[in-house]
Amino acid sequence: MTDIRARQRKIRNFSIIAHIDHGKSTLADRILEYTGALTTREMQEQVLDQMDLERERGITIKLQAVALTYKADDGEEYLLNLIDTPGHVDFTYEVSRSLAACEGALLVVDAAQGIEAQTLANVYLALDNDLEILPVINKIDLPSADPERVKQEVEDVIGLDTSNAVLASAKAGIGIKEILEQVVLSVPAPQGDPEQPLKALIFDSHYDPYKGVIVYVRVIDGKIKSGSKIKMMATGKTFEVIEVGAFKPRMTIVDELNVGDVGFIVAGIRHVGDTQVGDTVTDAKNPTPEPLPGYRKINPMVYCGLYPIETSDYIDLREALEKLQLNDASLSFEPETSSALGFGFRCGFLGLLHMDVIQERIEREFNIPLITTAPSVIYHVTLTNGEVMKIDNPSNYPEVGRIDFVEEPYVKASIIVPNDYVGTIMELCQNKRGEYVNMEYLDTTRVTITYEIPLSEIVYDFFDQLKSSTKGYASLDYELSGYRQSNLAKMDIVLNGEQVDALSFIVHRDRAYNRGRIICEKLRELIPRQMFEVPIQASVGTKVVARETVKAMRKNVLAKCYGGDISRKRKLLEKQKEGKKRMKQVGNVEVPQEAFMAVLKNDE
Ligand SMILES: Nc1nc2c(ncn2[C@@H]2O[C@H](COP(=O)(O)OP(=O)(O)OP(=O)(O)O)[C@@H](O)[C@H]2O)c(=O)[nH]1
Repeated sequence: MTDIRARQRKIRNFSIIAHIDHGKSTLADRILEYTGALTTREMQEQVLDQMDLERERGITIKLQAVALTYKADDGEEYLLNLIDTPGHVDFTYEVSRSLAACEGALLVVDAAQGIEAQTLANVYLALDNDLEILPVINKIDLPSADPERVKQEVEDVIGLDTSNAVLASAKAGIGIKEILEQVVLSVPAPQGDPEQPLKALIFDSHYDPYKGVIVYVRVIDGKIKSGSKIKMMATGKTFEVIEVGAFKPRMTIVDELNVGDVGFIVAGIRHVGDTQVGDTVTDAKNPTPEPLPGYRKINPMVYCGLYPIETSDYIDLREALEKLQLNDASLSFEPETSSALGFGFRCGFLGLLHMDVIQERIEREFNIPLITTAPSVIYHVTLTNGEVMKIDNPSNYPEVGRIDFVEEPYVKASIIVPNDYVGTIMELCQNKRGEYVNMEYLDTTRVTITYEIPLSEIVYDFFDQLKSSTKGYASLDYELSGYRQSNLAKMDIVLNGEQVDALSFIVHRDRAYNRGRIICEKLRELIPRQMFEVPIQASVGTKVVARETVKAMRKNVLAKCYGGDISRKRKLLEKQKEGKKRMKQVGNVEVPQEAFMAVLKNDE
């Protein structure tokens, strides 16, 4: 026991939190390199971001853990468990998951940009979890860096003492040793009791086709080893442990996991539903009396329909979604049918980026070409008979005569921006039906502006507009603030006399006319000419608010080849086929994927 206690005193569990692009992944790489977890040659760029897609987009989505050994200046060897966190606003939930497994967090702030919206959001999460926060001012190598100003900002705005803040450059490898020394000195060792019954927090899991569900845990009390009988407290399921291991950074089998350890368990778990992230693992024979508090259940914010372009891909699409869900509990899906698109799935996501990532993974990893419909939020529709319907698909919107009132979700959006852009931001928020809450000065040059805005407006193109109207200087964070009554209506689109359910969307009545006009114009541009004229109409109820026409095609593409050159003909046909991949036959009109997203582009 004394060995275990001595070992426990030398464990440090920490995360890195930062606003997107402030250098979190680069710093993690440097730390891995410095502690020799990977040699430079072995080291792929940014190992913690394992998925290709993450690497391409340069963002972190899935959290990962890594166990490092570090010999500190005091001559002792420490075990540092670094748990990675995602940086994008869509994934705040996953940040809080990883933080619950830690005692400390490095707060990385860009020395040129200073505090941004997610810096604050992440600090609040870390404080909620009682973590020791160590500020790191990164990118001091940049000519525009002003570390002293940023330190002052961290003191003034967050109230953290920055006298020990490390000035670092993850890129140039400056300050890495100082950071590790700070972790050893300031992050508390895990507190648990090795003699108590096993109590471990599940902070993530993934599915392995051979081993079943692999559960990532942080041991709070007791220990776990192969042969142990364990029980998942929320589901009541019991299993026999086959293997336990650590992330070094490759998954490596170890004899046992003790208090404070971060590692994984293999226990022949076949069903992902048997292990919930946030659940407590305990000893089946000698269970702990109280489970850990766990996590707040996350609900998707944005829904869209995913339809295979080839009807025969439907079963494969379901399997792909099931597999993705194993690693991503925040993804939800259920079958739906559309008269325009056939059989598909209604899927729920944390936000637009999450939606994009899932869609791309299905197309890339599972090779299933998709049509996605425009994202929608959940509307609460109270009927005249008092019944409340939750509508995540505009095509299920009840008839106007049955509706008493409709409510839509609002978010509290905090935008950090240089003073010069205050007017621009206010105009943008007002355009998006936002209601001003307040404005606070961060320092003499920047402000935080808070607005209540309908989530549906944020989901559309708010973020892009925010970035483009402020030359990229604005940063945004938001959280759901509740439902409010709104004057909303369903807009239907009729193509060639046929209503296309997958193109319907919910709109504020004051904007119906404008939106209808814009979407009809967009559709006219996007829908290719057919052999016949295609009228496009937008209507609210029985009232047509806008109309356009796609003119009939004049000549066959092949006519250009004069019947002669076969290879050229084939090339042309192939080109057409390429284009067709993303087309869906709706009635007798070919509609491209972009048309289903046209509603997102509303440059009013
Ligand atoms: N000049 C300079 N650039 C840096 C430094 N650290 C990181 N960068 C660059 O900043 C960009 C963002 O760095 P990342 O490490 O990917 O940022 P991140 O915070 O992990 O971003 P997410 O993973 O999306 O949350 C990259 O282009 C890095 O090369 C630094 O110390 N100096």
